[in-house]
Amino acid sequence: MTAPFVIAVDGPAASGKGTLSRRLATQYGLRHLDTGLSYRAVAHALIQAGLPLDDEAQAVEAARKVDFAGFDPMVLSTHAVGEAASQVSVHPAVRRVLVEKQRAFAMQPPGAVLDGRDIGTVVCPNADVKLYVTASPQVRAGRRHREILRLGGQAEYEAILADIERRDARDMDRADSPLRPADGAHLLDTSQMSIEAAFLAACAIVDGARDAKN
Ligand SMILES: Nc1ncnc2c1ncn2[C@@H]1O[C@H](COP(=O)(O)OP(=O)(O)OP(=O)(O)O)[C@@H](O)[C@H]1O
Ligand SMILES: Nc1ccn([C@@H]2O[C@H](COP(=O)(O)O)[C@@H](O)[C@H]2O)c(=O)n1
Repeated sequence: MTAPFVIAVDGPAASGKGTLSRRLATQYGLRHLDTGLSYRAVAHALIQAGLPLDDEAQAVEAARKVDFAGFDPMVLSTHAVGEAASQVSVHPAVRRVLVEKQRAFAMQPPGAVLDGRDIGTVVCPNADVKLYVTASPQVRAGRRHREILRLGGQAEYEAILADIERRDARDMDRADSPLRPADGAHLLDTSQMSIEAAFLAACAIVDGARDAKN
């Protein structure tokens, strides 16, 4: 049996890793997992139950119940849930439970594209391809701002920028599994790149890795 082909995509908030990962999964016939939704699901469960986000024991219980097939992106994709997820994700015991589930997902044939903050460093350190997708905070805030307006919402660019900078700091400075490029990761700074250009650059990297594996 052929070993699963795994693509690990990491990067800060609103860097475009989800957009890129979905396209890569379609292009290469792989499954896709947005691991941020796992942390969002735990945060959402605590909020719904009226529990504090620093209740590690309850967060672990919620993490055990996480079912990737049952995510509702509309409920989980709000700004408030994202902020809460970054607070919940600092708990090492929560991470252990979710990482185990994410790893099992990645290892099912024919493989998968996983995006998040610790995919290349912790979840799948032996991934066939590791990408670190980034862009300046100002560019990311501009993209997120336009996205919210496009979907009919309201938001201030300055507030989004402040949120992105706060989230970057929390994700990069936490003790357990901080966000950083994994060893061997290819850096994709998309500040000056269109979605299509980023996709083509990533495909060139993946094609090289597939040729080397076959
Ligand atoms: N290279 C690009 N050029 C312009 N816009 C982009 C680019 N990549 C992504 N976008 C847009 O930026 C926004 C954020 O992208 P996306 O949701 O993929 O980021 P993300 O890193 O997955 O975010 P999060 O961490 O919040 O899950 C989306 O509106 C997307 O369409
Ligand atoms: N592998 C991951 C994925 C996400 N997180 C945390 O969840 C927050 C929300 O993630 P989004 O990608 O949906 O924005 C994020 O800020 C991280 O704190 C994580 O720790 N590890």
